[in-house]
Amino acid sequence: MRHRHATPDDAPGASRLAAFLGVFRYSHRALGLVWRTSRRLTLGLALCTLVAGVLPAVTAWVGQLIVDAVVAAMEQHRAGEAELAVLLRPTLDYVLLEAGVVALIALAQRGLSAQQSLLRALLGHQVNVMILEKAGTLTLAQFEDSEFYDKLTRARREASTRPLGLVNKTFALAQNALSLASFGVLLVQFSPWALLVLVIGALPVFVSEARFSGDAFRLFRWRSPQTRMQMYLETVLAREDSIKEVKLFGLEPLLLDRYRRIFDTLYAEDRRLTIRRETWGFLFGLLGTLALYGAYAWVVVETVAGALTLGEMTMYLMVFKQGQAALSASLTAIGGMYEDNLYLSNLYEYLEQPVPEQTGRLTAGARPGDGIRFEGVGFTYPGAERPALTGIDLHLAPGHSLALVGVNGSGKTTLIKLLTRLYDPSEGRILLDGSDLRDWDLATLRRRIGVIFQDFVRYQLKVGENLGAGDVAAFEDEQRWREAARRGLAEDFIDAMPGGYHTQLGRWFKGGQELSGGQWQKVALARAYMREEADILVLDEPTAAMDAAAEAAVYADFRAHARDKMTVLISHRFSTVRAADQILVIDGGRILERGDHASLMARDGRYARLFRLQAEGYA
Ligand SMILES: Nc1ncnc2c1ncn2[C@@H]1O[C@H](COP(=O)(O)OP(=O)(O)OP(=O)(O)O)[C@@H](O)[C@H]1O
Repeated sequence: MRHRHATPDDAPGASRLAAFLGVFRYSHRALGLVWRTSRRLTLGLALCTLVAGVLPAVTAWVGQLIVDAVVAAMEQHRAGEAELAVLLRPTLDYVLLEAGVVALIALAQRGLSAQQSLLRALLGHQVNVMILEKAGTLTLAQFEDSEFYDKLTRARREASTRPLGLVNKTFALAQNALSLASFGVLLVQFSPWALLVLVIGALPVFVSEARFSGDAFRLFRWRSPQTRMQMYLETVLAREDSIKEVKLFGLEPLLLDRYRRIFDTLYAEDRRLTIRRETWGFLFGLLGTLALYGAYAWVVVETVAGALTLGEMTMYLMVFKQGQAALSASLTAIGGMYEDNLYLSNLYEYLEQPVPEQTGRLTAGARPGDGIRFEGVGFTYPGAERPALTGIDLHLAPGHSLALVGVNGSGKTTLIKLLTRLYDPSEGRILLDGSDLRDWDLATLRRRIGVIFQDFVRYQLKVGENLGAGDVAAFEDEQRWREAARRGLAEDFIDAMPGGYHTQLGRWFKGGQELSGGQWQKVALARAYMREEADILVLDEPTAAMDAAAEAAVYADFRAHARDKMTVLISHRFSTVRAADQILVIDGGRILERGDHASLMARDGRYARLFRLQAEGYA
């Protein structure tokens, strides 16, 4: 259950306090965040906090005035000094004053809760936007790193509510501290010792609160892989894209059982912690109560002995009661702040995740027209033992086509990921127009590449927007949608849809239409054609789900339009591959054979064997 964060438990002796205070380091950042979210609301909160903090002491003080005035009036009335109505006047004025003060407190408290709920909405949104903006700057490798993914999940799950929680508690603490200070002013007149007794009585609860909050946090961090598995199982069991298979294979009971078992483990830990936390909280709380009633008895004794007036006694008793309540509220707030800070450390850990700096600025290469070159390129996935690619050399000039063939897992898609700079090579270099990809401005580079991956995204948006996604500048350009759809062979079925290009796709939203696998592929192909500026077209098995006629048409069009472009094609269908100028047979991350169809057939190696195998299959 260890983790990298300094907590009170990790620190040796003297630095324990420093470590403990260290966990409050995010408080000012949370405050800054709230302040930037809405200055007006933050100021409003501060004002209401001030009013709600000071006024309780005023009510206690007015309470004293009332009782003393009543006692005085009773004595005067008994002595027949004045009319009852006249005698009652000051008392009733005080009662009126008290009512006014109480009304003001109620107003301040309403103001607090109203402003808090507005801030909660604004802040939740703000933090989510920050999380998503950051996600946009991260690399693919970071997303594929499970530990990093945990950070993201934790940040999203908890942290959007925590900053306001922290600020609310900070304000609650300030409010209660103000009340306490004002009670203190009243109480010190009775005895400074009384004040001390109350504070000492409440300290143990605080210490145990802080301790258990730390435990809860460690538990939360430690179990995040399990929580992630739970979330994943929820998705598999309740999402339309997986439910088909889950049903047919009858996986529900098995997955649900796994889901339950994770819950049971987590629940058992929670239960243990909750019981310990509440038991110790109760025991230490008793100490505080004892201190309060000790002081209570003391005040009663002093009153009977004649050292205090009845009014003063009423006031002190109220001060004790409210003071104790304010004290334990402050302590709970501090305990909660400790917890919120720990959770917030998650958020900032995620937000501060270093992003590799993009230093490339080139918008044109050193040798324009040279095309793509791989020089001794090797690549190993982070954490993988064996390289996915080794010693790849190739040259693809404008106007030429390259096809990659190889068994599953041989490294074809990886090569595309390197070409599109989703990853950088671990060895060697990749040049475009004579300049290293790493020196290119990333946006310029990406504009030059149109790519469809095997696992292209099926956006649950309008069908037109699904095409527009290929070129953000033309995201809503209906004319361009139509052109791209024509080239991707998607035109016919889109025209036949009820809302044409404005038909909603997918099942997530009302009225959404589902497409067939091949239709989706045509949409993805059309999306790649949206990239007008692209002179490098990469198709990773783009037609696997299409019927034979569609596939033939796609390639005829593709060849016609790609005359001056560089094209890279991955396919397991040799009938498609054979037309490429250059064919690379990849095996275990290395180039096994290369050449055009005729030379590879003449060589009579792996390519020729596989080609004949497929040809026999069709015969
Ligand atoms: N994100 C990743 N992290 C770690 N290893 C990966 C990752 N993606 C792929 N690999 C591994 O790298 C190797 C090459 O995978 P790649 O996806 O490039 O194969 P492919 O030739 O495109 O296969 P297919 O024909 O099945 O699409 C495989 O052994 C695979 O397990």
